[in-house]
Formats: sequence, C-alpha cells, structure tokens
Amino acid sequence: MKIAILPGDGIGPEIVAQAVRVLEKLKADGLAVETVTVPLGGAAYDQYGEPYPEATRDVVRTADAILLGAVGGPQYDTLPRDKRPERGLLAIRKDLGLFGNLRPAMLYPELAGASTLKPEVVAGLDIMIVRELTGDIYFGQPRGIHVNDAGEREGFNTMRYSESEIRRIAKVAFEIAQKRNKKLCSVDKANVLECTEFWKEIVIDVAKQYPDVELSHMYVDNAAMQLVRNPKQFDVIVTGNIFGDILSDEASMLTGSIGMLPSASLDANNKGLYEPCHGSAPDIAGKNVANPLATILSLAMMMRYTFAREDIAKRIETAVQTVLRQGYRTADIYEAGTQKVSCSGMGDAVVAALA
Ligand SMILES: NC(=O)c1ccc[n+]([C@@H]2O[C@H](COP(=O)([O-])OP(=O)(O)OC[C@H]3O[C@@H](n4cnc5c(N)ncnc54)[C@H](O)[C@@H]3O)[C@@H](O)[C@H]2O)c1
Ligand SMILES: CC(C)[C@H](C(=O)O)[C@@H](O)C(=O)O
Ligand SMILES: [Mg+2]
Repeated sequence: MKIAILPGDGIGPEIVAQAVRVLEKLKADGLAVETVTVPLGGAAYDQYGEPYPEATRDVVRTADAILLGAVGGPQYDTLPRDKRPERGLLAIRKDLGLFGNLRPAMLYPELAGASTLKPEVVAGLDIMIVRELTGDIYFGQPRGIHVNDAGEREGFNTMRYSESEIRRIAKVAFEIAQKRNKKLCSVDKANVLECTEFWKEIVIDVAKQYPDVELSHMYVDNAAMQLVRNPKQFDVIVTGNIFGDILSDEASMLTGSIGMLPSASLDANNKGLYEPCHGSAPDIAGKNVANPLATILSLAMMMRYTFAREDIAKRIETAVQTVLRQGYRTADIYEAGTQKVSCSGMGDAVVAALA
C-alpha cells in the first residue's frame, strides 16, 4: 500500500498525526504500508507558491490512496483565488477524477447525548450521503467577478451537470443503496433550477437498472429540514456538489460533532482521497484539542474502499467505538461524567484500543 499523507493546514497536521500513529501500529502488526508526506493548500503555497504544486501532484498521482487533514486559513483568504488553499483541494479532486464523495453520518450510541438533537431522534442513525464532487457550480464556467452591462460590479458562477456526470454518480449511489437498505433519496432543486431538473430526469432513467432500490426525490430545502426533523427516514442520499457540501455538514451535527464525520472521495477504480468532512478549524489550531476521530475513521474508509480490507476497517472502527465506550472525549463531544482528552490523548487511546 502506497499512501500519500497530506497534513494540510490548521488542525490538519495535528489530526493527521493521530491517524498516522494508527497506521504505524497496523504496520508494526505486519501491514505492508509505505507513506510519503507532501503539502497541499496553504502549506504548499508557503513552500512552493502554489496550493497544488507539481511535487505534490507527482506523488498523489502514483499513490494508491491519499490521506488529507484539511486546508485553509485566514492568512490565505486575501490571496488571488487561484493561489488559495481551497483551490488546491478542488484541483486535486479534479486532477484525480475523484467524483464520488461518500460521507457517512453514523451515530455511535455512546454519543447520543452529545448531539444537539433529542437522543430518540438520532439513536441508531446511519445515513450515507453520496455527494458528486467534480462538477456543479464549483467548477462550471463561466464564473468570475466583472462589471456588467449596467456598469455595476457583479459576481457569477454557473451550475452545470452533463448527463455522463449524473449517470456515473447515480450508479455509485444505487450500488451503495443495494448493499444497504435499498432506499435512495435524490436531492435537487428541480422546481427552480434547470440543471437539477435535468439531474432528476437522469437519476430516474438510471433507476430502471436498479428495480430493487426504492427511489425518492426531495427538494434540498425540504431535505435540510427533514434531516433535523426525522433523519432516520433516510438511508442513502445522492446529490450534487454544493447541496452535498451543505447537507453533509448539517448531518454531521446529528452524530454529535463535525469532528466525527469521515469521508471518501473515489474515482472510477476506487482509488481515493480520504479526509474528515470538516475544515482546518483555525479557531482551535495548534492547541491540541481537535477531535482526530473523523480522520482516523477516514483511514478506516480507505482500508474498506481502496484496499478492500474490511477486516482492518472494522478493526479501526471497533477501536474508535471502544475509546468512546471507555469514556474518552475531546472537547467537542465532551459531556459531564466523561473524561476529557486532548487530540493526541485521543490518539493514545485509539492506538491502545487497537492492541
Ligand atoms: N476539506 C477541507 O479541507 C475543508 C473543509 C471545510 C472548510 N475548509 C476550510 O477550513 C477553514 C475554516 O472553515 P470553517 O471554520 O468554515 O469550518 P471548519 O470545519 O474548519 O470549522 C467549523 C467549526 O467546527 C469546529 N471543528 C471543525 N473540525 C473540528 C474537529 N476535528 N474537532 C473539533 N472541532 C472542530 C471548528 O473549531 C469550528 O468551530 C476555511 O479556510 C475553509 O475554507 C476546508
Ligand atoms: C474547502 C472546500 C473547498 C470544501 C468543499 O466545499 O468541498 C469543503 O467544504 C469540504 O466539504 O470538503
Ligand atoms: Mg464542506
């Protein structure tokens, strides 16, 4: 296994360090792992003047899988847009064709009280959000900020989806639904946006190949509401890039904290980039208080999806469950009666639980 490690910015290096310790433990137990660490985002800009430099590109293109922390920070927000950390992240996703973004929102029973929702609303929650990751308003041309015909400054982006882009993500979502509870909800804004009306049409067509999956449709505004009203009505959700970005952050809070939500970004051959759904959290960076579990759980997803090592994925997930059962909590999921630990303290606990 050749794994590229991209710590990134803010809390990125702190949380990735804990996942790397898990990897080192697996290596000590006999797993053949080779890692290479390269910068992305602000860290890459600082070193190379580019958020996705050639040195990083060369490594990630030949790696089997990539583990990323997070990118971004206020010190980079005034750079020209093409130099910003977030552009580096979009560039790596596009460059590697990572169109299928899986964001599972699962509640560990031990964290039922950490959710801001009533325990009975979230108990047993297990949703998979399938977010399209290389299209939509994120990449559509034209875009920019210009002076319009009326002489006024104007910002604009373009929402676009081609038929093949919709077909391939719908296929991923139907196949995941087939392996789960066979319920797929496609989220759109077909009542207003032609682009997503087209999305809906194509998803309905793809559904003909999956008669065993029950397909439903929901407008994104309603979906945002339903996710907090009755999240357990969902099994798999498939949606475009921008709606998926927003709904997955919303879903993360159902699980107790955004620090719990992992993700996989896959290409057509299950080569993947694995990262927590959250950002670089500049407000807590450098304090050793961030929750590393989303990153550690992202490593579990890597074992499952890229390396087809369900046994190792389960081993990591079981270790996470064990430390939660033992009562260890980082600040974001802390409740009275549990034991508060630092980011590296949580890493210690997970490594010990792996033994
Ligand atoms: N995939 C990515 O790399 C990614 C994702 C989202 C945002 N960003 C970038 O991150 C920067 C900050 O963005 P933001 O503040 O909107 O979102 P954020 O996810 O970084 O932080 C939102 C809030 O959640 C908290 N939080 C996030 N992760 C946590 C963790 N592991 N443990 C404990 N608390 C955690 C933060 O402290 C903050 O209060 C921006 O530059 C943004 O562009 C990057
Ligand atoms: C940082 C940003 C480009 C990114 C996105 O919008 O996809 C982030 O919010 C995410 O969810 O991974
Ligand atoms: Mg996001």
